[in-house]
Amino acid sequence: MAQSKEERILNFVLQNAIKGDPQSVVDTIDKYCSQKEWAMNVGDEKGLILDKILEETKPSALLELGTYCGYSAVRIARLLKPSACLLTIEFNPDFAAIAKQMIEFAGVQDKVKILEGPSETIIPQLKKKHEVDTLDFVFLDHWKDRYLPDTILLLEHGLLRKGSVILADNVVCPGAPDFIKYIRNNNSFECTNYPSHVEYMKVKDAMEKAVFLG
Ligand SMILES: O=C(NCCCCCn1ccc2cnccc21)c1cc(-c2ccc(F)cc2)cc(O)c1O
Ligand SMILES: [Mg+2]
Repeated sequence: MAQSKEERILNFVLQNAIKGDPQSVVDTIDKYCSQKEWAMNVGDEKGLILDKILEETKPSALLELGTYCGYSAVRIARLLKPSACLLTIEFNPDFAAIAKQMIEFAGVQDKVKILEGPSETIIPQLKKKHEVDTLDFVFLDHWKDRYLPDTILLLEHGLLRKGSVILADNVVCPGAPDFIKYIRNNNSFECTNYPSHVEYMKVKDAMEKAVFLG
């Protein structure tokens, strides 16, 4: 069977990165995807914005929507304190299998749990099935038309608390206009826009941070 792009990315990491070194895994994926095959990782430029917001927030309970190959899960986990936990939801079983291997190679498997399935099914299960109380940090990087409905699901299920941070990738390209309109007009959120570019491209993009005010 011909290899998928995601398998080629994983194999490049297994052959070129340092096992147990999450920074080298992040750098190796960026090298492959900027020089050989583009892929929808948050990337190095937006990754630095993600890093800064994580360092300011110091979260313990995190949720990521859109695992893909595990780039942002490794990038996030490398900055977390030992007791912190990142739950990451992936819809595509093939991508989830790649991400599992990526996360284990990076040595961050003790801080990351991959949940396979659609966010609209898994979010309502987080409290009872996955022992979540409230979330300190949510990274939105899945279907762009699910950013708004899933934010509303998080609110409805009491998963956000005063100070919870939502960070959304791609609010310019591909864009999430309904999410942006809602979140910027909702007085329960304090929003900040971070202009950037689409990963590994010169095309304009941005991330949006929304702090829940309770
Ligand atoms: O589409 C993107 N991501 C989403 C991929 C599918 C997620 C599916 N999924 C995962 C978990 C999950 C849970 N529930 C339901 C569905 C779920 C994306 C695209 C671009 C992009 C593409 C072309 C271009 F020309 C410029 C930019 C750049 C990005 O950074 C992106 O993130
Ligand atoms: Mg993205």
